[in-house]
Amino acid sequence: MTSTNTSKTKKKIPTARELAMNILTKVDEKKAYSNILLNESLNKFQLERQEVSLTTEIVYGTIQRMNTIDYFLNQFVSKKVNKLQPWVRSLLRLSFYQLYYLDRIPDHAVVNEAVNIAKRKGHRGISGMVNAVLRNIIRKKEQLVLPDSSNKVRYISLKHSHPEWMVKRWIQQFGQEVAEQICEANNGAPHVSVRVNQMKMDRDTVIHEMENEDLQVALSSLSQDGIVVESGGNMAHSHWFKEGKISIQDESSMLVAAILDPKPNETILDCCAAPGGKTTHIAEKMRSSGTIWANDIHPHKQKLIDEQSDRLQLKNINTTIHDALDLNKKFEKHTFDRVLLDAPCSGLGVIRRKPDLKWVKSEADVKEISKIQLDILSRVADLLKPGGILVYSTCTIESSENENIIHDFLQENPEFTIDSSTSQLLPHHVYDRVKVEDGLIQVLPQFFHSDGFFIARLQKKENV
Ligand SMILES: C[S@@+](CC[C@H](N)C(=O)[O-])C[C@H]1O[C@@H](n2cnc3c(N)ncnc32)[C@H](O)[C@@H]1O
Repeated sequence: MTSTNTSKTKKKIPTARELAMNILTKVDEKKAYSNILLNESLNKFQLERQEVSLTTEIVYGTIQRMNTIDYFLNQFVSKKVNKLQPWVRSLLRLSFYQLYYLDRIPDHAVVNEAVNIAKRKGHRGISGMVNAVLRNIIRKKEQLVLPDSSNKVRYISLKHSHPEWMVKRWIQQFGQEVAEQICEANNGAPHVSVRVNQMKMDRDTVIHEMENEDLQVALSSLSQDGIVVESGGNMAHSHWFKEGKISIQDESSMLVAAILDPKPNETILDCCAAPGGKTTHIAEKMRSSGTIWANDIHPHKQKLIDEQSDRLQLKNINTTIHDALDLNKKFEKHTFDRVLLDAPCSGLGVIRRKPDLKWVKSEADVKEISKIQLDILSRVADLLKPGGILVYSTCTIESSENENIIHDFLQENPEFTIDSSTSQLLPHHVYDRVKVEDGLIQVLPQFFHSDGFFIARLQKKENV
């Protein structure tokens, strides 16, 4: 009885490549997010550590290089890649990724595993086709070339695997050289960085403790609260995290609380706050004094903010659930010293962490979200006291969601100006490396290997 059960359970556990194929197929068919599917699948199947890292590498790598992989695959399959059955397409893509981009996996292992999966899932014809295509790729992979650079958009798009519409927009905004640097940086491995809760422990002491436990760490150049963890495992499982001494946060994101620059005992409104990364940073900077109203539109996200606040033992955060467009009704008779609008956005600054965004987002999404951003900004601006500070931030590098929003807003709201002290709030040694134009801050992903971010600090005139 026991052995039957065990063998039944064993049968159900997929191999790393099979799991990767299932995840990639769902991402492809349902436009689902790979990080969520990957976490769910890894929790469900409890694979060995090596298999976990292989699955993760194959899923992210294949998504990251998707259109380059398809460009090459189309030279080997008789049907176009997008005409294949979704699972066959995923299997060929992930096999190509291993053959072309990974050195450490022997070619024969890639082919054998793919053919076995195809046999289990399909009929003889499909496994034969997979076998023939992959063997042909192995024979010819050294001769594969990208199209020449006469068409810059297509060239960058295929060299660094980004959709053409994105490359085109970034060339228009930043010029060709910088656009290519952005695309290249988006394919780099994301940094792990943590923020020290300086209410509990100073940064040097945390660094010292981490080094004593054999972690490789470095001071963040972007934030006085930040540490870059170069190696040392999952920080969410560390004792520093459990004891509320650190939070996991990208370095660029840490800049937002620094630019808001909250003072003790102030009243702050964080309009789009979940999961609470910036709210809790602001609360730490205020040494848990004053009051922060942390709002989000989604009821299920309220507990995420509460959990972080409890873990960090912060006492000054109140959570609310409203559409930010309706916050004027909730706070009818109330104004704030500072308002943060960390706006919902296309997220195109965090492609390194979420490569699916390249294939899921469209130009229409960018256009649509920018309307919402301007509406929310115009509405919540009324909740600021005269003389107060309003910070608008996004994790995108799209000008239509960033500087264009600010320029449109300032035209409609002449009682606001860009605060001239913005650049003084940046750490001095990064001033040259962060793009500050007309007082607006833009961090591109290649500057510090952190997320692409935009931050504007506006001030409401005193006598309005
Ligand atoms: C960029 S995320 C905020 C990240 C957060 N500030 C942090 O640092 O952890 C944007 C948030 O806005 C919320 N949101 C989207 N539309 C909203 C709206 N109309 N009103 C309020 N919140 C909204 C989303 O649920 C999401 O949690």
